[in-house]
Amino acid sequence: MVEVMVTLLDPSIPLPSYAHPGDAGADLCTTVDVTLQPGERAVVPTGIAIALPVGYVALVHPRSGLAARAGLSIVNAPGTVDAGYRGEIKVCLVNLDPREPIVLARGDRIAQLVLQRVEQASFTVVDALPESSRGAGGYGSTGGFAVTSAT
Ligand SMILES: O=c1ccn([C@H]2C[C@H](O)[C@@H](COP(=O)(O)OP(=O)(O)OP(=O)(O)O)O2)c(=O)[nH]1
Ligand SMILES: [Mg+2]
Repeated sequence: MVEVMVTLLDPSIPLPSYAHPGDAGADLCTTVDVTLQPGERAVVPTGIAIALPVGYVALVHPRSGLAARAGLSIVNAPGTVDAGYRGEIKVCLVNLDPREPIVLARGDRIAQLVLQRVEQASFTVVDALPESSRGAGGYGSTGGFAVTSAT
């Protein structure tokens, strides 16, 4: 377990919480009522700010139940909360349903926070990269579908 310091910017909103022991995602709640029309997005506050230990990131993921049932997703999924970020965690929600609005009430669980260890890279310029089996193949190179480049 990693200890993460939290400030409650809205004391009546619960701490991020894991539904079951061993879960990867701790649920985040909205502090506001919000209705998203089809295709509409909104940046929604969660009422918490955190201080992650250096070497960790918190990723803001959609919840699968709301995604499947209502079409609720996150525009920048997964959102990246940097270790040095001390502001309120906000979620950029979007309604992907083509017909129905999504009505969310203050206190509803709208997203989940997944903590991961991360490394920073030191980027080194070289003349040529080491060879590999994949080489430059990507974007469907192993079959399934082909992607034509826009450039
Ligand atoms: O879902 C998210 C994503 C980001 N953030 C906060 C924490 C993160 O550390 C900061 C910056 O996020 P990011 O680097 O993804 O956004 P940016 O557009 O590059 O902003 P910046 O120029 O501030 O880095 O915004 C959130 O609260 N929720
Ligand atoms: Mg950034």
